[in-house]
Amino acid sequence: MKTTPQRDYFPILLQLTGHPCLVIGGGRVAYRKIESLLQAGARVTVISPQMVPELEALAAAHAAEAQPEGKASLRLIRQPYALGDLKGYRLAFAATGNREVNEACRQEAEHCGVLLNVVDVPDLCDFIMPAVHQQGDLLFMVCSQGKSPMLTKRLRKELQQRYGPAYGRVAEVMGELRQQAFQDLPDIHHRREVFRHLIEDGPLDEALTLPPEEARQHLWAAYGQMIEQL
Ligand SMILES: C[C@@]1(CC(=O)O)c2cc3[nH]c(cc4nc(cc5[nH]c(cc(n2)[C@H]1CCC(=O)O)[C@@](C)(CC(=O)O)[C@@H]5CCC(=O)O)C(CC(=O)O)=C4CCC(=O)O)c(CCC(=O)O)c3CC(=O)O
Ligand SMILES: NC(=O)C1=CN([C@@H]2O[C@H](COP(=O)(O)OP(=O)(O)OC[C@H]3O[C@@H](n4cnc5c(N)ncnc54)[C@H](O)[C@@H]3O)[C@@H](O)[C@H]2O)C=CC1
Repeated sequence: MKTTPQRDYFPILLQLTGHPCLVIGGGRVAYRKIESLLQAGARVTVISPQMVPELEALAAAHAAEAQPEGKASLRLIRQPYALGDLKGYRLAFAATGNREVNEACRQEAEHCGVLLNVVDVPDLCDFIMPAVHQQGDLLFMVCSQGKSPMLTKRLRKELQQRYGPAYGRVAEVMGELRQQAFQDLPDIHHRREVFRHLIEDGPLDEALTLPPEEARQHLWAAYGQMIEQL
């Protein structure tokens, strides 16, 4: 029986806007990684002799738009991986399913210090991918540290059911209120008290049941009352 070694991964969120990232392979699995890299604003290069049609379409759509400096972009290179390809990238994915390519990428990543994910081969990975549910600025991420990607997927779906668009909206309002509070309340203890009240004592729960505009008004009103009392 194959077992995944016990590991304790370090969870982080990477800022990739404008950074060059590489995907080796142009199949369905590569496509999923490319989509999420572009969403994070990365400048993506794909190296692969063949590309799936949806990837071709994505590249055509990107080429049609003007790409300002520092924004997400997509470039396709129709060649097999060759030694030297990883140089200059911040992050790389190997998604060919080819063992020799996987191992060659691992060796090169070691050599040039690029962080590498070899899809489905945790032993060759510097980092692994969580399942993600995004709702506005809220990110819910699930990972089983390699033990069970299917369990991870199921839990991601449960989070999707449980945390719908109302959560994304309240997160947005909370962000606005927090900026306001930086101006209104220089003392961090006061800010903590205000947000503890908003989040723990009812206003948040109430807002989650209201239509978007009313939810916003409700939270702003509760905030207003709270700072008057301080
Ligand atoms: C370690 C890791 C490394 C990495 O790839 O980053 C890894 C490893 C492996 N996956 C395998 C298989 C499958 N992976 C999925 C799905 C996902 N796998 C993802 C991540 C990860 N997969 C990392 C750990 C995540 C964690 O800790 O939980 C997700 C979350 C994110 C993503 O892929 O972007 C995405 C769900 C996204 C979503 O839906 O939200 C499915 C289900 C499906 O496709 O429906 C299957 C088929 C069922 C099965 O085999 O269990 C195999 C065996 C390959 C073989 O047999 O050849 C290995 C290798 C091994 O276990 O040794
Ligand atoms: N996590 C998941 O849900 C799944 C993971 N996989 C894994 O991901 C791998 C890729 O899956 P798919 O995208 O479905 O496979 P695929 O066979 O459709 O795509 C492989 C891609 O790699 C390219 N390629 C082949 N040799 C190359 C080389 N030397 N250099 C650069 N590119 C090369 C091919 O042109 C093709 O675009 C599978 O082999 C498997 O290990 C597969 C299915 C599901």
